[in-house]
Amino acid sequence: MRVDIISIFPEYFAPLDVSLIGKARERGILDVHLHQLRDRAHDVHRTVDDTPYGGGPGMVMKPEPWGEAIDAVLATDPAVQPRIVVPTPSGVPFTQRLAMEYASEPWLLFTPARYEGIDSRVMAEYGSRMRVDEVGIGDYVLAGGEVAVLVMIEAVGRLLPGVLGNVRSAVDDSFAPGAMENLLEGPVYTKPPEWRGHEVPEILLSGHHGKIARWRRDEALRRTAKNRPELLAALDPESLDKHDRQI
Ligand SMILES: N#Cc1c(N)n[nH]c1-c1ccc2c(Cl)cn(Cc3cccnc3)c2c1
Repeated sequence: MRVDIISIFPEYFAPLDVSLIGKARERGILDVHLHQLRDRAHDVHRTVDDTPYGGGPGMVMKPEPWGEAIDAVLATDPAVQPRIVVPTPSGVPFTQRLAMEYASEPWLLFTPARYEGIDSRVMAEYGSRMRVDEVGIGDYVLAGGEVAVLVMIEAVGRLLPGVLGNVRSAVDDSFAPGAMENLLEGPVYTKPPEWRGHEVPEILLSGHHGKIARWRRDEALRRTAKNRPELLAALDPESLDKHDRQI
């Protein structure tokens, strides 16, 4: 998968050099290209923003630098069109399903902006010829789109074949489709069996895989009911067995 990111803060994406995503890049699974938007602003101050038409607070990012920057990315492979992902507080929610959809795309172009956002004519310009998604992460206020792009690249990158050592861990994720879909993960434990007087639940040392699976599902149901009751309410009743309903 190829990923291009246009930003006035390319240094925000240094975390993409480390850990899981960094290794995926080293192994050629992920090909990330960073672009400095200000390189496409040709006045002496490399201006990328201006006051909003119609008045109001803040500044709006000018269309010309974005147009030139996006055109330059598209020109690197004219035969293919990337899916453009525009982080915005007013976007559709980024979900695990959207992450899975993006993981099947050959090329993503992220346009994390600042200020009050990008002049809307930019999305109109490219939206007429390719997929342009306006996407937000969570219901909280950020200062710009860069962190949203980091979140999305990590969520998408870990789904790419060969990135996660253990295929099971992606399938068993919270929110991943499948047996535990939309249940939060339960507690996890490792050695030592006793730590500061706290013991590992006996069942996990029993070697009885059926009972362990049952215990884990019970704990996932309990944690989901406690922390995200709306996820439990949204579950298909058919997916809950008699035992589940007693939890
Ligand atoms: N906040 C949030 C949020 C979220 N939860 N996901 N993505 C974003 C996001 C994405 C892109 C921008 C751009 Cl450009 C500027 N800001 C700051 C901002 C915040 C509130 C209202 N106006 C502008 C962004 C926020």
